[in-house]
Amino acid sequence: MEIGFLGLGIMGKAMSMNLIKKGFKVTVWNRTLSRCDELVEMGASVGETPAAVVKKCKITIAMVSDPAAALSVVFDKDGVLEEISSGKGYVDMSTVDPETSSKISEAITSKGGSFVEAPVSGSKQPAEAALLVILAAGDKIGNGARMKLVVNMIMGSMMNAFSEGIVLADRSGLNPSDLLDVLDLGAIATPMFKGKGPNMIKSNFSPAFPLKHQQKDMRLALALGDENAVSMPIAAAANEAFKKARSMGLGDLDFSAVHEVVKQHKD
Ligand SMILES: NC(=O)C1=CN([C@@H]2O[C@H](COP(=O)(O)OP(=O)(O)OC[C@H]3O[C@@H](n4cnc5c(N)ncnc54)[C@H](OP(=O)(O)O)[C@@H]3O)[C@@H](O)[C@H]2O)C=CC1
Ligand SMILES: O=CCCC(=O)O
Repeated sequence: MEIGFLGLGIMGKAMSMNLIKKGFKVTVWNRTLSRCDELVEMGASVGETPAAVVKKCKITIAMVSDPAAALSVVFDKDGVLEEISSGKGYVDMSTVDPETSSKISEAITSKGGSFVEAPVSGSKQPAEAALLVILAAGDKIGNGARMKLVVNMIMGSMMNAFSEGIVLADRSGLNPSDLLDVLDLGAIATPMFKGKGPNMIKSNFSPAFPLKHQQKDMRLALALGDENAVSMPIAAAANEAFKKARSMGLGDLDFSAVHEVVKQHKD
């Protein structure tokens, strides 16, 4: 079966490579077309536009940066909507808000196509290893997006607390590496602390999950909180730190680069 893939960033590249490795015929498109080259070397075909990909493929998957991008690939000229029809499926795996998912779902289904929202938990390495957790809510469009935003809101808040802990350990005379060891033995051990901690201590923020996307997720989660009258002061403070990091030019680094903001705060 021919599968289409739109968006070859950190995640889309790894995910589409896995489809090729599993034997699917894959047609790719990326806004910056040169990013298709590596996939072509592996055997993928290139579609000139999202519409051209959908025309050729029974199922098309999208993995793009944010709600604006997710809407653009569907609704803009040469977009998905121009070629979607009965018998074709569209799967959006980007992290967006429930309203964006609903808008896309309505447009796709009104043309006879099928739509699944399927955001993912897991980052660059799980994507490369085909170990992503897929949050697909079937007909309950919006629930996949909601779940994803709640999870990432918790993750962003945890990252800030973790960073504060590393700075506190350091400035109070402890070895931050010892903190990582102790955390890993106890009730709050998590793959995120274990995976990101050593690099944070070395100020290595090579991107797995770009900070600008984490801030987008905090923003969308806070909007979900607004709609539901849920007070989220911890998430709001974490969002401010991610915004500050973006203003410092750290948006393309890993989201753990918020550590630079936390380190900056001194008496
Ligand atoms: N990285 C991670 O750990 C995870 C990311 N996610 C989510 O997955 C999605 C992709 O993330 P990731 O791969 O890391 O991001 P990247 O920044 O690496 O890639 C973003 C992709 O979106 C494309 N894009 C951006 N704007 C537009 C637009 N207006 N029209 C069309 N395409 C556009 C980019 O194209 P171009 O190359 O032209 O810029 C690129 O292909 C995001 O929603 C993110 O929140 C979810 C789980 C984990
Ligand atoms: O959206 C990004 C999630 C990153 C992760 O789950 O590790």
